[in-house]
Amino acid sequence: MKVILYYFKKNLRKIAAGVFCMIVVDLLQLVVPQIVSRAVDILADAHFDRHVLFVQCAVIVGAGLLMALLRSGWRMLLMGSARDLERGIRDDLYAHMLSLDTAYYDKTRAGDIMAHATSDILHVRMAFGFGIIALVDTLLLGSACIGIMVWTSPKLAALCLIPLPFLVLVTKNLGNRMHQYHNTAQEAFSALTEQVRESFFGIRVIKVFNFEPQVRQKTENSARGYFRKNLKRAYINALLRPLLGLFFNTSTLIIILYGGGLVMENRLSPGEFVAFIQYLGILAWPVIAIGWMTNLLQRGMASLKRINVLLNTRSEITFPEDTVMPEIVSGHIRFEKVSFSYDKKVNVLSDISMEIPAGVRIGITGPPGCGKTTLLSLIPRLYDPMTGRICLDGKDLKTFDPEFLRRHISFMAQEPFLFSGTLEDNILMGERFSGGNARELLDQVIHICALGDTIAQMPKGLGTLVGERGVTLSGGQKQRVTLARTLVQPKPVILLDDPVSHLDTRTAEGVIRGISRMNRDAVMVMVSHRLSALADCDRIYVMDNGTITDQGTHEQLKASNAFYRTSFKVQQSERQLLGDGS
Ligand SMILES: Nc1ncnc2c1ncn2[C@@H]1O[C@H](COP(=O)(O)OP(=O)(O)OP(=O)(O)O)[C@@H](O)[C@H]1O
Repeated sequence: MKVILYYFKKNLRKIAAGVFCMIVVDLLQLVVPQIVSRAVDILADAHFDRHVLFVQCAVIVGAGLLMALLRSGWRMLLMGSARDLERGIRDDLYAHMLSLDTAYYDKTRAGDIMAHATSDILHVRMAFGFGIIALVDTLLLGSACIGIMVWTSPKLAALCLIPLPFLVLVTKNLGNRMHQYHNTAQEAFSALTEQVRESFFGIRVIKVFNFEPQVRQKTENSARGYFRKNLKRAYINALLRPLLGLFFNTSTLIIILYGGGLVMENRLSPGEFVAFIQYLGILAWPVIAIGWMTNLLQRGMASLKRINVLLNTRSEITFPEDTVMPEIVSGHIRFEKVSFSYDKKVNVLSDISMEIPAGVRIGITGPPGCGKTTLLSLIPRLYDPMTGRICLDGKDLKTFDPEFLRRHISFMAQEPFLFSGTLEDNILMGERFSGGNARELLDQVIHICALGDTIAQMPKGLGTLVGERGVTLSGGQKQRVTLARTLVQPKPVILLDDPVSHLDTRTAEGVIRGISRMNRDAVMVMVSHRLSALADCDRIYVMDNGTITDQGTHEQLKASNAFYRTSFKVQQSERQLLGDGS
């Protein structure tokens, strides 16, 4: 509720002006039947004055024009405030979601967040915007109409209002059902969109495995589900409108039957009779609005609750108020008896202790799934250890401001991920060149990552668009672009997770040679299955099943570690078989 109050206060002037315009429009709406009533009574008089009639008509036209003007005024003011609330909640929510840690995204589906973020924000906006409108109209227009009708003829008013409570009930119940069907139709539409998106995304797999009939069937089922849900919504809609018409026409019939009698008995003037029908017409909207408004408010409150749950979700990664931000970071990293588990049950890392002095190059290897990536992810605090601690320059990582920490760490993930944009956007990630040798550094990184030829072949060089997730690049090209992104900003800690896995041996060796020559002061931790890539590292750790089982230089491990020696021999034989030379 706090968020609503904030935007209510922020837009108070606009809302007040909008409500004022609405009140004037409502009052004008109430005046028009009185003018019509007078005009009808003038007409009913055999000696009516044409001039007076023209004046009445001119007043009605004037009131109509003023109403049109003020109506667009309040729409702009109130809808504008509701849109501002929507924008604000969306911004807050997105900023909050970005602040959540990776553990949250491990257990939450992006599709669910998207669905909540879109439909829930819409419901809150509707409740806020239309809620105000429906409230003003129900209170002012509804009670004024009923008051005038009762004042004109209490008995006629009582009789013709009998069907109206049913109108409220029908609007509320069918409106509720229509909303439920709308939601299920939306879910079915999301499922259909996701199904189509996935099939286009995986089109190559679908084609080579001849999966077309299966995916067509699956998409057809999703489309049929969407069709059925929409049909239910259409049925309710088809029922709602005629029912509203039925109740409204029943009231009109009562006015004609009973009110007509009153006119004949001269207890009601023809003008009052016509005005009565007009007031009933005006009353229809506030009556429908009662049912509609309660639905809107219920839905809006439920959505607001869900948004609040998201906004109150806290990261497991926390940091103290007075975070550490030293002027110089040398990059000295120490793991002290670190254990970690994703599910808080089974340890993925156990009792890891490791000393990485500043400027040292470390290699990590081990069988698939032994915990290498997990170990690397703990350094920029994508996750925190369950027990033990990791220190940077002697201080626990948890005492650093996370943004400051990550500003001093370059991290290359195992899966190359490119954003849709240009090559340059993907390498620089919005960072602008600063300093005289920045361009030189970019050229050097392009050279090290063997991207020179790739860029030269691109129609617009570095300015070439790479398509969604870099679809226009090969796997190896994508990996080299992400490597360039990691190396282009000189940082004291460089973490590389299998940086040359998609490259052929010769290119990989060139890239590794280039990496080891650049930025010699930085700490570099490189995970790799390819042992020749680790040959130049000052120390190599061998992992198995979440623990460090051995350590040494390339030569030492070749001599003393069975896993290392066997893996190296296999890789050497493969290399010779592929004719890469030794
Ligand atoms: N986000 C996650 N949630 C739960 N379990 C995970 C997650 N990421 C990895 N794991 C599990 O943790 C273990 C270690 O995974 P990790 O990716 O660290 O291994 P790795 O040594 O880098 O493997 P590879 O050499 O294949 O890249 C594996 O058993 C894996 O299934």
